[in-house]
Amino acid sequence: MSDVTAIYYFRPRADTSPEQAAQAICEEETTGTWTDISTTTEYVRRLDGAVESVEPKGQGYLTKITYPAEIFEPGNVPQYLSVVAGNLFGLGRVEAVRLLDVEFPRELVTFSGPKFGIDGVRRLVGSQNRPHVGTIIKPKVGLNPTDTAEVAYQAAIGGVDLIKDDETLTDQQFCPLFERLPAVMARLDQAKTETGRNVLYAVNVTTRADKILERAEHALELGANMLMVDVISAGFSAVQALAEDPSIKVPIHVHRTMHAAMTRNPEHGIAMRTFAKLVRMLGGDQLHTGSVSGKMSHDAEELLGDNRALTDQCYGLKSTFPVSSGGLHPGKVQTELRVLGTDLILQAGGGIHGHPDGTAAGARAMRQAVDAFMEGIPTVEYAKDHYELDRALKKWGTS
Ligand SMILES: O=C(COP(=O)(O)O)[C@H](O)[C@H](O)COP(=O)(O)O
Ligand SMILES: [Mg+2]
Repeated sequence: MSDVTAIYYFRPRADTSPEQAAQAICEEETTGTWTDISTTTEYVRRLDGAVESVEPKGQGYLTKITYPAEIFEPGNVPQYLSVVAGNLFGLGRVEAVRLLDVEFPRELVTFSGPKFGIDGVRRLVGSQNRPHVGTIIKPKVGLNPTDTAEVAYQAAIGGVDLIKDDETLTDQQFCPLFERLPAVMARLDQAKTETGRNVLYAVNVTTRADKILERAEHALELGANMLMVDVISAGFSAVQALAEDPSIKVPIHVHRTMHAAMTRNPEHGIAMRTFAKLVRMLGGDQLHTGSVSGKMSHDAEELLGDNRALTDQCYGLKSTFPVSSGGLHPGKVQTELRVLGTDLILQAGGGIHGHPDGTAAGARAMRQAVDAFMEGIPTVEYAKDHYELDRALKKWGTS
């Protein structure tokens, strides 16, 4: 079996050389500890890791470490994470350390990946190569099932491809999931009769580990055509449990709320790349990776690489649809598409429901902004004969 390769950025403690610090990481995550031990044996030594390189980068260093594949239990992602992203973050000999990327050999990618992927989701919606437009129902909590369904209907007739619950909406008393879901699906059926378009609704089934499959299956019985899960708060196993169960025959939309506690600090934590690779391996059909111009902070180059991790060749796994979201509105569409390409879901909450003429007009404005890009026309130019887009640009501008 080939090794697992991990790349870290780190800053050593003042009394520690970069080589010693990298070696400390490698030993902690393989066969060593902080001192020599009498219990090690010759046959254990084959499981030692190796520091392949240490080179200066910014205020610190980059190191490439290889871990023997044999120390990983195939298929056990929590265990994979305990090795490549485990105790090392607390080591005193490093002041800061960030896992930038990881490569798993084929033998450890024992997963079937997305059931639908980009092409499968496109087939459900009936799109060719244009970006999809999605919306998050806002306000994120508080609406009752009937009003939630009305907002979904307005977004659907306005032209969105995807409607989703927000990450904090699950099954609270003010909007029980099993009342909200049939109400939304009924209004989406009505929209389909009127427009002929199939719109997906990602209902948030995030809950405790031992209940999530049951909740998802109940949602499918009630007509759900997509499921959503908060992968960091629920855990990677939640995506796997849904994706690998044969009863789950709809795409899975993966939200990454809480990720920034680990991904945001450029010196310490876990970069989004590893999460993106794991979500794809485990079967997420769509994943939030961030936006170029939105309300959350991002490094554009990192983001491009994260999206490539979802779409580049990976042991024959289907691609995961990247989701650009957070503070988007029609005036930002051109920038997002120019940088990130058109295999993208553009998602707007406030940027649709905050339109001066309401949700349906907001959805139309987003679709018009996408059409403008696809036709190679500047947004401001296109707005001259597209009323909803013009109204949106007057409210939010183009940056
Ligand atoms: O509800 C929203 C955005 O709402 P709005 O469009 O009103 O800002 C999402 O939770 C964020 O996009 C998450 O961030 P990320 O996509 O970076 O994970
Ligand atoms: Mg949200």
